[in-house]
Amino acid sequence: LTPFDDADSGPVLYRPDQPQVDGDYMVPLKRFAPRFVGNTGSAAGGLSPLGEGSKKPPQALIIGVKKGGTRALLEFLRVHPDIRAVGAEPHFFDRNYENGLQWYRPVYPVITVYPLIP
Ligand SMILES: Nc1ncnc2c1ncn2[C@@H]1O[C@H](COP(=O)(O)OS(=O)(=O)O)[C@@H](OP(=O)(O)O)[C@H]1O
Repeated sequence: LTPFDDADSGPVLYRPDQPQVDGDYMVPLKRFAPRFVGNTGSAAGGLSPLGEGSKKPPQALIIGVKKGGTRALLEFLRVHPDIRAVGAEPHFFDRNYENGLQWYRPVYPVITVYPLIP
């Protein structure tokens, strides 16, 4: 297990009829074009014809100093269709670490997997 494996709770289900509060942003699922983003390897996070998604611990973190351009890097990465990113910077490790994963989990971006139509 890596420090970001969230094995104790498993994936957090997300339903498109419930808007996601993602940092300072409300992010409706339809913002993203449906496409194949890879098998997440779990039943709850796998293919779903209902368009459900799941929240996963981050696979990458952006670390930077103030005014170092981290926001620009995040926005550039967000353009990629296979990347899901948080809206506002969560500042988990420097400001909210004491709040634990209970605080961090709802901040995870929603991962949605759609079948690839041949
Ligand atoms: N490519 C590139 N080249 C030069 N400068 C750049 C670049 N990308 C972002 N920026 C400037 O970085 C500043 C924002 O940094 P951060 O995203 O780290 O912001 S913050 O510290 O979290 O507020 C912010 O500077 P200011 O405009 O002076 O505030 C951005 O203009």
